[in-house]
Amino acid sequence: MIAISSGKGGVGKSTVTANLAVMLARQGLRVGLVDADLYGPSIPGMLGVPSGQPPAMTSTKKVIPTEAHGVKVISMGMLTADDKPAVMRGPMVTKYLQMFVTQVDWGELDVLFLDLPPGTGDIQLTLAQAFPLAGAVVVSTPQDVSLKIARRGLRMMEQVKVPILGIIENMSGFTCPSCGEVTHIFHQGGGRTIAESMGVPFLGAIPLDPAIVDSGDSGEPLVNAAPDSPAAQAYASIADALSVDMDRAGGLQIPFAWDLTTGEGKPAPASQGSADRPLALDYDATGLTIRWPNDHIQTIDARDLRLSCRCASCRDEISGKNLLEPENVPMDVVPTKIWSVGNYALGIAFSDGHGSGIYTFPALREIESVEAEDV
Ligand SMILES: Nc1ncnc2c1ncn2[C@@H]1O[C@H](COP(=O)(O)OP(=O)(O)OP(=O)(O)O)[C@@H](O)[C@H]1O
Repeated sequence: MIAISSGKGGVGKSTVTANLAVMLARQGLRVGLVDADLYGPSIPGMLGVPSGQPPAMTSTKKVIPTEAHGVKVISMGMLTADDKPAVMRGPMVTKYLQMFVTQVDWGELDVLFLDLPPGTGDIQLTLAQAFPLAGAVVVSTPQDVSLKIARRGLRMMEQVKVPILGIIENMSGFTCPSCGEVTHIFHQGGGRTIAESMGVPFLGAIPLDPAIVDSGDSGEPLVNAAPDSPAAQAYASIADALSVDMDRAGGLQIPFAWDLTTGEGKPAPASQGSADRPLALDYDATGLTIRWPNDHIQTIDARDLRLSCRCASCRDEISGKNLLEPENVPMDVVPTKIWSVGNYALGIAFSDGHGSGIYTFPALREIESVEAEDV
């Protein structure tokens, strides 16, 4: 699941999402697209999906997404008429979007794009935390003001531990249709500079091209309407760069809810991933074994895991002091359930009835370093 975000509106985020989704579908990937911009859904228009026609339901009461240009799509724009605004407060937005992800019959997908509403406010923050995102892409235009706001977007994603898959600079230079000369109407190269300064990948630049507007308005994305144009080529090379990044992000398959008493729901292992996300989990009498990238294997004894809980009732939030008395923890305590929390932590419930512990990946790694020091 990949979020496409932008610090501010109108930078071309939805256009980029629609074209990347269609491009990846053309390359044979199974692609879904959630238009998470509930207040201003523009994806249906860009992909030629009629608005105001509620999608069909399966017999199990799941929504069947509309298919357009090889991409499965769901959008608020399909439920409301063009000129009817969705009037709702923030918490309702999150609820609707959770429905769009979990109550839709997506089938097997390789990638699900989430076209986020513009901005870095509460709604974006909640969404970034509510979904198990593999990563986020930030779209910006080359003007300084837009780039500064994009930087804010990057920082927000960093804070909620969503890996940044990269920055895209849109409307970067205008290619004259008659002589081919490139004019940089705005500054140029700012996206790459920000990417370099923040240590995140620069995925590419898309030129300012009137054909993008025409194709978006006609419901036929440019990568289909004019696949040989410089802008379509730019989308194609960004899609390639993104595929590489998607593979690199990898990690344990999320979301999952693993019942250790029955063995059900154990997360499927991954073969590769980024440095701070587990690749596989196992549990036996020796404890919880986590396989991290770079062949690093960590086994944490069940009771040590329980004693390391950092929830508010086990550790004082301000002083960091341990509130949990070891003598109150049974010697034979074991984890009973382990589930994914966003893409940054595990939730763990134990046989002593304690179930509010959230173990972030860095905190799990620290458990081992404490053990190593003790030894
Ligand atoms: N590279 C480009 N060249 C020319 N026009 C573009 C380009 N990218 C996007 N546009 C046009 O800019 C307008 C805004 O694009 P879009 O709706 O994708 O932006 P957005 O960031 O998703 O906006 P919103 O804030 O409404 O979500 C559209 O008319 C679109 O066709």
